Amino acid sequence: MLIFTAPSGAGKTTIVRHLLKQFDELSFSVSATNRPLRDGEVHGVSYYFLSDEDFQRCITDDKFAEHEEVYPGRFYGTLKSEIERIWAEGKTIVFDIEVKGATNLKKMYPRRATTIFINPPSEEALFQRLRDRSTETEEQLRVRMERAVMELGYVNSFDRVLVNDDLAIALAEAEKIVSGILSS
Ligand SMILES: Nc1ncnc2c1ncn2[C@@H]1O[C@H](COP(=O)(O)OP(=O)(O)OP(=O)(O)O)[C@@H](O)[C@H]1O
Ligand SMILES: Nc1nc2c(ncn2[C@@H]2O[C@H](COP(=O)(O)O)[C@@H](O)[C@H]2O)c(=O)[nH]1
Repeated sequence: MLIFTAPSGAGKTTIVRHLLKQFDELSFSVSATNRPLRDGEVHGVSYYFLSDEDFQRCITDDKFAEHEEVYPGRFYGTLKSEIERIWAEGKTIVFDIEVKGATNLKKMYPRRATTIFINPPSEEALFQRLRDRSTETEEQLRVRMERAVMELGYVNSFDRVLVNDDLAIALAEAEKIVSGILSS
């Protein structure tokens, strides 16, 4: 398992997408969420987009390996079925999840999981990337930035730290980390 974690806007999606193109051995764990789709997102590819009721039913039915209310009223979770599906294919699972979920998965799979924290060059750069992405309203941005400050405090809690300043350098470093893990 390769667990990529970081505050919103640090570059998890950008780096994970690149790695999935480079390595056939990897397969992405599609999370479930009750947040609305962004432009370009596809159900079953980016996320399983569930209604509030369906997400709560999955919790009640114990379908999640882990789940978090990442923002008020916005839930995200890793389905147990997703982990089983990818392992049945014999592939290495790649996660893009926030810090608490990453910590919980690492506790569940201490030997199988490697956690990689993606660190932005600065808080200011992170906020600028989030603003430039233009996917959130001003209020949603404020909530994400508040949580990002908390998540940045987790930088030393994971197996590896990958600095995402110059994107080309970060992608090359990510490839090196993954190659090392796949060949070990
Ligand atoms: N090294 C970089 N330099 C400049 N911009 C970057 C860099 N890496 C990523 N970005 C841009 O920053 C924005 C946030 O990146 P991305 O969506 O990959 O972050 P994320 O960690 O997946 O965020 P979220 O958790 O909200 O999904 C995107 O618009 C992306 O193109
Ligand atoms: N604990 C979990 N966190 C998850 C999961 N899937 C995604 N996420 C994280 O949520 C935030 C917000 O994502 P966004 O797509 O709305 O920008 C981000 O940090 C994701 O990494 C999950 O299954 N569990």
